[in-house]
Amino acid sequence: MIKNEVFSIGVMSGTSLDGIDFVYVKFDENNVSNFKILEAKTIAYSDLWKDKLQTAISFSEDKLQDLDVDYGVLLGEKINDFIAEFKIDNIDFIASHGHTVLHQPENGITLQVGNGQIIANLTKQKVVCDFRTQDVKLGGQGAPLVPIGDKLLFSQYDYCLNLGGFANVSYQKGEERIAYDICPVNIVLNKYAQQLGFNYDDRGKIAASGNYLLNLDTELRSLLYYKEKPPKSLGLEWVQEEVFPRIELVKRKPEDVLRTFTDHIAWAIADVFPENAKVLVTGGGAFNEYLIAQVKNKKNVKLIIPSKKLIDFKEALIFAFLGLLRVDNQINCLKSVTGASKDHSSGEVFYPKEI
Ligand SMILES: Nc1ncnc2c1ncn2[C@@H]1O[C@H](COP(=O)(O)OP(=O)(O)OP(=O)(O)O)[C@@H](O)[C@H]1O
Ligand SMILES: CC(=O)N[C@H]1[C@@H]2OC[C@@H](O2)[C@@H](O)[C@@H]1O[C@H](C)C(=O)O
Repeated sequence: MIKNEVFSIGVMSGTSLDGIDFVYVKFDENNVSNFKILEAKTIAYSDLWKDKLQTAISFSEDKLQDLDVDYGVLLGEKINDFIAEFKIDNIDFIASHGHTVLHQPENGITLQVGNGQIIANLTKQKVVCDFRTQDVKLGGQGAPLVPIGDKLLFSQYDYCLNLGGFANVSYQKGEERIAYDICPVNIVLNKYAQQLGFNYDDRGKIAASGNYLLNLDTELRSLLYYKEKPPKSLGLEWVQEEVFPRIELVKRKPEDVLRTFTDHIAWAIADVFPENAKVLVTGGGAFNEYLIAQVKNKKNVKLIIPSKKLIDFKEALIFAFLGLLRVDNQINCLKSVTGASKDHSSGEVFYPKEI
């Protein structure tokens, strides 16, 4: 059989705005789970860009169009820097998620800025982008898109657990992929770590030093969200309305909140898995040793913490893979997780034009 290698650059900008993730990856088209991340890098945002992307939600239509162009130029230039730094000379296509500035699927709106034509012109490469719009047009949520990557690239695991701002999980139930948000994670932990002067609770050390507050945990466990059936998802608004007020009800020491909320997260996560499940854990929360130990205490599960590269770059890798599926006209959006009217192949393809 002829080995069919495909080389792609995946580009992702997540909600936390810590930077743009770039991966250079090789796929074997005869066996896509046989992939290799060849290079990876995160480029931090300047304060100016962070501010622009954070405030874009209130921009006029004209200003959003300008942002789409300017951010496309930024991505194009940074991709060229990435290519030069690692001397990359074999690229079949670039897959760029862009940055989500508007997401109201119930109103038929989702907008990821970072103009694909501009990226194609600047890099002189084929570019796949705009992965979410078609799904929203088909009545879906336009998210999550990662689960098909979990299914096809990481099928050796029973579950894929991501511990970012929120914990989310995806797994196979018969023919269907199931995916949903479990509970808030770093969106809450970071707030209380920051009250103590830290960006985050490194390895969960502060939590480990705090006291467990039974009343608070009991109150949190009674949140109605935990009783809802998937598909379901969480957002910052929900945390602001339902979680922070419960925590703030009585003045508590940040380290006790960290201890209690970390134990709470462990309870919510452990509840998802059957005994002995093989779980791939990614996202920054995979570095929270206290949290990981608490999950293991509560349930006998095999939590597999992969390399730092995979923890940090799994999403960029999967967007490169979504690009590969799009280029091959294969399904890359699953109705079972987004709620769209059908499975479909999503993403716009741009070719370089002379400018
Ligand atoms: N050493 C560590 N110990 C504990 N927590 C950590 C550590 N390193 C990173 N984190 C946590 O992980 C967070 C970053 O994770 P990640 O990049 O997955 O989040 P994200 O991009 O906001 O996620 P998403 O957009 O998927 O919700 C940090 O804000 C921090 O809370
Ligand atoms: C609209 C949008 O950009 N959603 C992101 C966001 O960041 C995390 C969560 O909310 C997830 O739903 C999604 O990204 C991941 C990569 C996804 O689509 O699977």
